[in-house]
Amino acid sequence: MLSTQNLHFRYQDEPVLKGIDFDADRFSVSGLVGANGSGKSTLFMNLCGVLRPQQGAVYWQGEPLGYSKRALMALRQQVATVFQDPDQQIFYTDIDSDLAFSLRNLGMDEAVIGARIDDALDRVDAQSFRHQPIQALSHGQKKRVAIAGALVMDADYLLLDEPTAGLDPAGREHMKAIIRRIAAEGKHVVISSHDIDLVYEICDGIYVMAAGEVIASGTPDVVFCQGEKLAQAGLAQPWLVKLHQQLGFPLYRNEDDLFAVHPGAGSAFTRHRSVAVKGVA
Ligand SMILES: Nc1ncnc2c1ncn2[C@@H]1O[C@H](COP(=O)(O)OP(=O)(O)OP(=O)(O)O)[C@@H](O)[C@H]1O
Repeated sequence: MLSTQNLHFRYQDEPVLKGIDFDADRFSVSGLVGANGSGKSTLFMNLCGVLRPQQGAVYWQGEPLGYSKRALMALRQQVATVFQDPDQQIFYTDIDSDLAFSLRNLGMDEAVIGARIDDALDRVDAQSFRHQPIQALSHGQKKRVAIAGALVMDADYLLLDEPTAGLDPAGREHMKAIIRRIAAEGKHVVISSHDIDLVYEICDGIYVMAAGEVIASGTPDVVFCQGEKLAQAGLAQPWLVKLHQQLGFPLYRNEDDLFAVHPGAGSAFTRHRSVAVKGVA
């Protein structure tokens, strides 16, 4: 169990997190959304014990988190964080050595390490480029390696900071499938993202942050229909919610559901969205 209660954090004098109540077990895939500077990454760093709150607490397995080296090592075997920039996370020039590093630190048997790496690379579909040097990988491939680095730990909680940032549309779809696969294995995933359509589609719970506070939380259908709260947080509504609220469509969770019911709309929307993705419209 991973949560926070009344968590306050400031870097210097200015408070950045102001009484956050967050529960990573409340949903299977939680989405953390908020404008730049609202405190999402700072919350992630508190959740994985990199930062320590000045007031309130992170709760791990029902107890306030300890900050001894030993307590943090135990936490990080179960709470794995994948930062936005994979280059911050990958230290070796070959994938196998990079993924083995944390497992060797734990004194794990080499045969077990090999099996864990194999399995993690399967889960992020990275076997095809496994033997390429890391500097030869694309950004999206590096992101998948960084996620594999978290999966080798077999952690129950995965914190993903901007998992789709910098990915092309195919890479974004691929990342969606990987996140769904991880959640289907029973792991809790927390995603911090500006990709509001992605969060709407793949998260079953949403936390909206504004200026260091959680101003709304709940299921995506409820949270994303609260236009005023989203505006307060500086966020736009997902396009499927706009269709629902502005054009009176039923509230669909993804475009496949929409097009299954309104097949004629399919080509028009796809055309519109592909133009929008290229930034022309
Ligand atoms: N190391 C730091 N020292 C001082 N202030 C910091 C530091 N890191 C972040 N901040 C400040 O804390 C606030 C919250 O930043 P944070 O990175 O947590 O927000 P965020 O919601 O993740 O933003 P973004 O969407 O841009 O990634 C911002 O005002 C930021 O300037």
